[in-house]
Amino acid sequence: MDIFRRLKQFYWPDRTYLVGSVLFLILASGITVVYPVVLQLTIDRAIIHHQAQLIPYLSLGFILIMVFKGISSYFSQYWGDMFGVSSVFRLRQALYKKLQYLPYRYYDNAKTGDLMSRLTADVEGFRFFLSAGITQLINFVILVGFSLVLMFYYSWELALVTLAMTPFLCVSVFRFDKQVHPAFRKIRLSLAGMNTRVQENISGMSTIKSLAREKFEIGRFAESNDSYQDRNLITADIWARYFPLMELIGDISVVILLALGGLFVMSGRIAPGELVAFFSLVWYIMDPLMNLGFIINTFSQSKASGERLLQVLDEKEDIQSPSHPIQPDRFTGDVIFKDVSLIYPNEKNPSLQRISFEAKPGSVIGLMGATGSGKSSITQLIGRFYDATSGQVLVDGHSVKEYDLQCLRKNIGFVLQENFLFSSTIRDNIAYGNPDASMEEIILAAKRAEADEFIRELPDGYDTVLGERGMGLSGGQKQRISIARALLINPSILILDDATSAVDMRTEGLIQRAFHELMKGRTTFIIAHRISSLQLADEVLVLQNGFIKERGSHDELIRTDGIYRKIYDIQYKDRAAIQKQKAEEKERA
Ligand SMILES: Nc1ncnc2c1ncn2[C@@H]1O[C@H](COP(=O)(O)OP(=O)(O)OP(=O)(O)O)[C@@H](O)[C@H]1O
Repeated sequence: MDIFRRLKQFYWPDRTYLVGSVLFLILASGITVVYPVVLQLTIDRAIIHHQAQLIPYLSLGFILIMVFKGISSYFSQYWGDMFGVSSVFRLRQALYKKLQYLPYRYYDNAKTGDLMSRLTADVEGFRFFLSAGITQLINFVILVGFSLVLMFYYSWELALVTLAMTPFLCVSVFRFDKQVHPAFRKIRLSLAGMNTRVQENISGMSTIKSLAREKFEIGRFAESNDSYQDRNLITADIWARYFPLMELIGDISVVILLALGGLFVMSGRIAPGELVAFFSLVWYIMDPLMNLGFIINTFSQSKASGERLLQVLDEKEDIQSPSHPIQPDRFTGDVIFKDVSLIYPNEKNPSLQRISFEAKPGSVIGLMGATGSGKSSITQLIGRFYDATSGQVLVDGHSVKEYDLQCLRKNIGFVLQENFLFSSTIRDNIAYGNPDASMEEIILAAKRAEADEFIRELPDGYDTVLGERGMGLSGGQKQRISIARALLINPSILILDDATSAVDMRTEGLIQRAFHELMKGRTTFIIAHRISSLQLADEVLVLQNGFIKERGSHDELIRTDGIYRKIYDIQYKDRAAIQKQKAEEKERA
């Protein structure tokens, strides 16, 4: 019950619907129990005593009662659904909001398919219990309660015999629940695993195709599919075993009652109509008891789903704005790292160690180093995607932890190697960080980012709808759209992942021009592998295993005999060799 108590904030505001639904349910169940009474009166008063004139009245009364029952059932069902639907609307919104504010740390390990299945299948599992399960449970109590009262009224001996049979049924029902709950939990896990597989498959389709791993992927999916099938079959087996058993217990009690009830009628202790009514009432107890398995089933499913939803909702949002944040309109862009070290959550080794530097407003800092040396980690700390383990990261003289998080991040522009483009129009993608931008501003940003020309050549220009992950555009084109996007938010601090190695010379030139346009008047951090991108940097930090190994301007670093100089030699030797080769080819031609 703890799960339901903890999720109360989502369904409690809609309790009026539940109350309405339950009131009409009481009415509908009450009317259901009147049916055997009408039957008894028809047999004992009208049929046995040959009072045919009573039959039309009894029939009319019966029809009226049933119409009334129909109306009550309608409201009970509709309001029950309203209760479930509006509760999970709130729940879904809360989950989605939570996903937006969960820290990067969470997404390092989260699986998209699993999250998707929590937001859809698990929310639906929870809704089903709210919409139908609760009312069915109440229906059970009411129907069994009303029926027992009437049974005792007709014959307390037969009522006691009926009651004596129920423990057998209850034991089976509870044993059923014990087995079915873990089975449902496994089904949910299996479904989430299968969703993850499908999602990863679609996202990684280009890698799969380029490595010709389709068959392997089909095999892997078959494993997930198999496991999902097996778990469903195990659950079906539990159902199939328990339900006939429960029905058998019901049938045995009916046979015993028939024998005993028959004797009672023959001895005149009860009227024949009362026995007939009694038999209808027995099923009003047996049916709900058997149905209890189904109710417990929906309850178990929703409990398993609720657990998985709470796992997301309970996740700590450890990177948040402080209670009294600083919210400047604009930063000047002074960035200082003071003795900063970083150990990522769940990691043992530090990724950054004792990093100190200052980036003056408008300056350019180059970050260089082997893969995994800590370049991106530095930029992650400026935007507070992670918090430093020790030391301080200051922007305009204040720790990044003192700023309103949104304000801080809005003042930092990121142009990364892999920029995500949404499956909407190019115009919307450029204006994503500044949705109020006018069309003129969007076009101007695109022009400055060297993107306007190719956008106009697309079939619908700025209204061209991009596929998922920006499909249909080249890497260089995607990057220029991201540059236009960054230009439009007009950030004070810029982080550029200089990934121009994969593009041709003309595109590289265009991107470099766009970068220079973007960098004007902003403090810029360039992550670069090529010396050519760092020549203009005021200071280059050369990282190795999380430490700053070398630092200085391009000219200073070239003069020292270190890593930078070695990379310079390699890159420029290659370039010199290529230039020499080209010159020779030209001469020969
Ligand atoms: N989210 C994370 N969780 C745990 N460890 C991480 C995370 N991000 C990076 N690391 C680790 O921190 C170290 C530095 O990584 P970082 O991404 O900063 O390097 P990098 O120099 O930018 O590399 P690259 O050039 O390949 O992008 C690496 O050992 C990496 O495995």
